[in-house]
Amino acid sequence: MSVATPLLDRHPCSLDNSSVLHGYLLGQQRGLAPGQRCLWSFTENLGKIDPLAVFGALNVQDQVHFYGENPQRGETILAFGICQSLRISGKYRFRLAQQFAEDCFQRLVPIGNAQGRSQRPYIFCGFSFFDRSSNRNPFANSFLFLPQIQVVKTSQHCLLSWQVSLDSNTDIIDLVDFIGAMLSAIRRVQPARDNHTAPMLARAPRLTAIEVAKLSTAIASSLEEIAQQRLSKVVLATALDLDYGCRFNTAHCLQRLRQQYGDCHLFSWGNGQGDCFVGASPERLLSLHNQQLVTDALAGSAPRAADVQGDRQLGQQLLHNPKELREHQAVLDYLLQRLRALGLSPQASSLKLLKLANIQHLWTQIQAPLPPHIHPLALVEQLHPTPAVAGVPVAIAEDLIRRHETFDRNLYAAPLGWLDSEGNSEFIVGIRSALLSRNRARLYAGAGIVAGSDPLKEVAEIELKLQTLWRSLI
Ligand SMILES: C=C(O[C@H]1C=CC=C(C(=O)O)[C@@H]1O)C(=O)O
Repeated sequence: MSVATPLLDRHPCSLDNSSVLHGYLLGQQRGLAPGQRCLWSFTENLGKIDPLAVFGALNVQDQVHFYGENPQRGETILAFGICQSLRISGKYRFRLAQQFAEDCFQRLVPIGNAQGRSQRPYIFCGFSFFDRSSNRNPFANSFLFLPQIQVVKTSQHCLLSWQVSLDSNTDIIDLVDFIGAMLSAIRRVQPARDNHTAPMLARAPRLTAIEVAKLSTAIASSLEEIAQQRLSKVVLATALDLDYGCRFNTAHCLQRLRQQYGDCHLFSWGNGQGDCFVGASPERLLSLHNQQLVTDALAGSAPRAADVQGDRQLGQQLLHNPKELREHQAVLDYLLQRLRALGLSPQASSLKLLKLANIQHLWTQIQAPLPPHIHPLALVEQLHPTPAVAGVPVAIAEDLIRRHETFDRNLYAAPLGWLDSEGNSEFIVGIRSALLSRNRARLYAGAGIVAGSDPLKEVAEIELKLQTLWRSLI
């Protein structure tokens, strides 16, 4: 898939030079027909700035934002402010989202900086787990935005892109002043300090006896349905609400997640009203670069041990445990089948262990070349929700989830990510996550239930997964 990008306007127009920028935008505005709106994307080099330090210094947590760290690609992304956005729900949400993205990319004119660099702007997407859910949720069912400001840091550089939407009514003086002030604030940002280490809650949170009883009942009833062969797998989750006694600082949370789970995909998704959905997800729904697709089958879990030998033993037991292997195989089979249904030829790597700070998983990586006519969002639609977070068959598992879970998943286990105009895309699955609202945190975790699952062990696994976030929150 490649969307036709308008001819690159090679005019290097520095955002730092207000009078040149003002003259340039004014000239462009004069050329607009009445009612016409144009989109430009300007690129600037930021040198060695850490996007997380920008997040903290500019208090991005209260704005609509996406923050993501990708350990495989060594890439950190911060995007905030809205240039264009779309809010949708229902079963056609992925197709409507695709139209929105194509329309934005078609209209967007990229303008490089003085060094001839231009950073492609991304469209950021947050799709809730279910295609319809209550309006009371803090996050829209499906929300896409082309950010006003995007900062992308790789090992080579840190580039900022500023998206400007212009019509004949835009006040260019105000706009240029705002850009100048923001840019100098960003350039002044100092590196973040890494000393936010003290958790306020001394003891790990536990589920209450009532919550454990509810979860055990749901697991037992799922096992009955599995025994009756209505389904072969379901992933049941719980939400744990905690009051931390003071307002969260999302940048500090991300800082600690970075220290503890640097090998995971860190993320924060903000709704602009003070709610942030944050996490350290080990699971990639898709990574798509230069028409090469990578996706992860990740399911089957065991704790880590403090000593090397004990840990290796737990890993070996996990690799040979028939119940854990069944859980994993359900995800692998589903992903391969869904990709083949799109006409792809996926290749699965050998089964491996993915060892994270507090837990280890069974992991198989799947790769496939992707023909250009398949849009990244068509892939998201095809793959979500995988049996790592829903079950097999999907519709029956979803029905069971709705009947047994007492909270709305909203963004938990949902696809979050971005796409660009060249068909590149990254989506993670929003697990090992928490919803932060003022001083309250809702932590989420789930576990796959298959024939042979032991309700007590599944509850213990969920409690272990809940630990991922609570330590990093304050
Ligand atoms: C649903 C979650 O994890 C999934 C991903 C990896 C391993 C899983 C498992 O072993 O059950 C789950 O399928 C969660 O962390 O909330």
